[in-house]
Amino acid sequence: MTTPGPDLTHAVNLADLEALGRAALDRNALEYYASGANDEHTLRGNHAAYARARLRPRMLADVSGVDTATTVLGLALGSPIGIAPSAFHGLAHPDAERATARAAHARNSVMTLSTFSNTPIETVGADAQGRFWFQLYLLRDRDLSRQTIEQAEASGARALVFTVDAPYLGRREANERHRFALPAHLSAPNVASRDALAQVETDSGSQLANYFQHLVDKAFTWRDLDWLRAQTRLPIVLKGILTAEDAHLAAEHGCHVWVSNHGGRQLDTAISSFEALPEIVDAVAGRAEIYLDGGITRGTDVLKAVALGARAVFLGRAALWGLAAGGQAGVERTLTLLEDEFRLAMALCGAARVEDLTPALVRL
Ligand SMILES: Cc1cc2nc3c(=O)[nH]c(=O)nc-3n(C[C@H](O)[C@H](O)[C@H](O)COP(=O)(O)O)c2cc1C
Ligand SMILES: O=C(O)C(=O)c1ccccc1
Repeated sequence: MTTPGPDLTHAVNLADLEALGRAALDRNALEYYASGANDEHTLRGNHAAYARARLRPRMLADVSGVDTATTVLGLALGSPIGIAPSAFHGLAHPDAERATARAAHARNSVMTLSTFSNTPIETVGADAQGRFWFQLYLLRDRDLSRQTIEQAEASGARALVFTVDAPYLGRREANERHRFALPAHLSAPNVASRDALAQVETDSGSQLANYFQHLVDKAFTWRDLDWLRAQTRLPIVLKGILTAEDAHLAAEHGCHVWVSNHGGRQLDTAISSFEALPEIVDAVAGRAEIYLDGGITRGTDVLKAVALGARAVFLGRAALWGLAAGGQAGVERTLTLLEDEFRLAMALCGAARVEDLTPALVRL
């Protein structure tokens, strides 16, 4: 582990790291990271759901040794905490995705690399040393998507995470108001040249929303999953599932399920991911692994999600705040603090192993 700077060691929780991260960002980047769609009901709902759910801890369970280890798709993790895909880590830190990847590797975690990274896949793959999944936005240019999938495989990705909740970007109104734009020194090497980006209309609203709309495929359906299946031997995870109906379809199509509302950035007033989890666990009925993201900032959040059937949880903004606060060391600090909180929460719930976390621990 890299040695955290003085500010980072003074951060005793993820809220402290968030404050440090926010302070390091300009308005353009901060509004991009922090925003949710429209009135941000879902953004707040993701957090509120954890505060409402209460624990039913068990006593006298011998917690002299607590083991937080688990696996995702056969990959051993130090704890059930991974990093969700987010675009443009170069907005947070000059080391961009390389810092995040090195932190995931150093902490025995797993990073999900966004299609819209500022760093080429092969560079991130080398830094992550196998501790990465690749997140796919399917482009209208299917050939380019096919090449990207091949590159991800060749770079050591262990899964393909296909994001299904964003045929269009939700309206993050601060980004519209202040015309969010990717700074000139950053590019998105997996999707298009800077030239293509420059051609996208920027006179009105968020450059990002226009750019995204121009690139991604909006016509994809369940039937087209066979096409995706034929492109890769990697496990496929569908990210953005919020209902039992879609979870059932995902499992029928041989996919794993990532419960998410995109951090409240897509459909405002969509159900919180944590509230959606129980019906999804029922519908999947053990046929696939289930992951969850959205609003995770405390060890007890991790514990509740895992107790109710998530194999692992993933950090979106929390990882970005750490990255902005201190690059690789900042992301490591985020992961370490949360893992330590999770371990203590397990002990105080009378759970010595992750398998001991069961739904009986949670009163919804
Ligand atoms: C700044 C930002 C960029 C994101 N970019 C992507 C992306 O490129 N692909 C994707 O599937 N999800 C993306 N997401 C959604 C995250 O993967 C994740 O679902 C969400 O952030 C989880 O909520 P949290 O931020 O409360 O942890 C992004 C989220 C944020 C905050
Ligand atoms: O901002 C996002 O939530 C997101 O998913 C995204 C990714 C790439 C480009 C634009 C938006």
